[in-house]
Amino acid sequence: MSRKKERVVVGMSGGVDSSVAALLLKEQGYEVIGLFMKNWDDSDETGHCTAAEDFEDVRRVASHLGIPYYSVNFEKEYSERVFSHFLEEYRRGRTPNPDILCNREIKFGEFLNKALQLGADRIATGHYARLAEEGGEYRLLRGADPDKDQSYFLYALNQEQLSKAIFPIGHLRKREVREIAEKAGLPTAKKKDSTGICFIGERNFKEFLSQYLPAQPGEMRTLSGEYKGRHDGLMYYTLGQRRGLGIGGSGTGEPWFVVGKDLERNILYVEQGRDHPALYSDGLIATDVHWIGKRPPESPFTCTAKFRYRQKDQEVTVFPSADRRWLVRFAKPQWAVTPGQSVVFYDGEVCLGGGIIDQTFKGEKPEPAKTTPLLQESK
Ligand SMILES: Nc1ncnc2c1ncn2[C@@H]1O[C@H](COP(=O)(O)OP(=O)(O)OP(=O)(O)O)[C@@H](O)[C@H]1O
Repeated sequence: MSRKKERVVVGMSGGVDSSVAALLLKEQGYEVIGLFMKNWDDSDETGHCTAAEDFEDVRRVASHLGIPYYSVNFEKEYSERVFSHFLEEYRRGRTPNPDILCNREIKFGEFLNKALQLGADRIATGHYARLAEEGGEYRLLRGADPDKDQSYFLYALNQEQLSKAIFPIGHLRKREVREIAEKAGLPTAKKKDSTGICFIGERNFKEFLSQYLPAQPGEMRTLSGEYKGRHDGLMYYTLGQRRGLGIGGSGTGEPWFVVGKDLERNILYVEQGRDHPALYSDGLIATDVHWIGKRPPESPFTCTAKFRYRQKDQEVTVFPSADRRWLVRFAKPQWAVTPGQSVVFYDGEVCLGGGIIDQTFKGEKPEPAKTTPLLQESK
């Protein structure tokens, strides 16, 4: 008696990674269905629309593989559950990471539900990450390609979501993925990787943000109060930013960097030199912390962490706190750890979970009485 094939709905973006994910699943004997999501209306004045081109690539790949394919529209859900939060964070002067929320709410939320409605047993994506299961507990592992590992963006997924996920290319390197695509003659084999804001794409960031949030220009000052010029609106700047400040040459001659923001007084703080002490912190407070395992790790504990996607792991010690704010102390001072970004924890290959960086501090722990612009309590 033949076993009923497991039905897998693959998130197909029209890119090479998800094309190869679909191909590999088909070769492994799954019943594969392609599903394309449209989460943003990106048509311009001329009617040009990248999403339409991407969907055309999905059609070509699905036809090549002989699998059915559909399209689904989550523009409303994306706007309400991801984009509104993204704007709110910028409004608070922080630098959010929409991909993380998009994975939890859309790709492994709305998309997963839709796939289950289509009778899927599981969903698959072309993420560079791996999964392991032991005794009914799922673990998220880094992708095998250290340059492409995307576990950082997936730390907010829970056991239920991981139990329904397959990452068919997580054990491969990008180079191998392209080779497989070329050998199989996939029309997307040479397509370049997508860039820009999650689902919104490559934009002139200032122009884009100013359509949604009113910009409030203000003063740029050094931490000691020296006036250095005007800024275009705090939301346009992020900690450690060097470009676009429009000041140079003066003082030591070294370049200027954003070292803090005072939201109440609308001041952007700048200092000279990449290694200025104001850019370094000794620890952070994380909120919205999520642990992937069934039980949160016993703390305090030592592990490694990344404070931004493109960063080597750093050693940290994690302390719980009663009000669900976790204190993370760095083994050595860290450069430009930025509120709104995520801190993601690892034990070797295993992604333990992560949280949102709410504030950073110098010394042993935050000292509320002695706040500096970098240490501002969020509202
Ligand atoms: N518009 C979309 N519709 C369906 N699934 C999507 C879409 N965009 C992304 N995904 C899924 O999420 C995965 C990771 O998205 P990301 O944007 O990081 O992809 P990528 O590295 O550009 O991959 P790809 O080469 O497949 O586009 C994709 O491989 C795909 O499975």
